[in-house]
Amino acid sequence: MMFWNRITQYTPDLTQSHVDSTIAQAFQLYSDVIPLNFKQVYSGNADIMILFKDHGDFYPFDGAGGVLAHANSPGWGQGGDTHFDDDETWTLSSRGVNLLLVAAHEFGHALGLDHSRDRRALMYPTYRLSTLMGTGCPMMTGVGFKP
Ligand SMILES: N[C@](CS(=O)(=O)c1ccc(Oc2ccccc2)cc1)(C(=O)NO)C(F)(F)F
Ligand SMILES: [Zn+2]
Repeated sequence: MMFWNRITQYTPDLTQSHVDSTIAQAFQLYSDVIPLNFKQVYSGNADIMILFKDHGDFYPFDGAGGVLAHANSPGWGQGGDTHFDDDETWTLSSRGVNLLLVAAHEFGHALGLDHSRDRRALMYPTYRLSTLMGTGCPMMTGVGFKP
């Protein structure tokens, strides 16, 4: 099954190429384990519309810190749409807020996953860098980096 995604607004914190590749990597975590494929499109509508914004619409963002991102559950229209709070400093490292980690979490919601109570889980509702280290979170094993 194919899901189309489109990034309509980028963050100034990273190059668009880095955002595109990180978003693709986050989707790959799911396509590696479930029979779904994800393809980025650059115009028109898509199943999962992605953007960075510094204010909310369905749920307002709150400045740096606090809420980092949110995503709609699957469904028609705005279903699956994912927003990242651009008041955060988005990075590919352990500084600021790691985009791969948060994107992987949000796409879990976009695909229908709820939060987990397991602190090691990608779907735990609190940002934890240790998840990126792959310690205890099988889904991130091999993806994370060692400081
Ligand atoms: N906005 C959230 C909390 S949040 O601080 O924005 C957030 C926290 C953690 C997130 O991903 C993540 C989870 C585990 C480890 C590292 C990163 C994503 C978003 C959230 O879980 N959004 O998906 C909530 F819980 F709905 F308030
Ligand atoms: Zn969440």
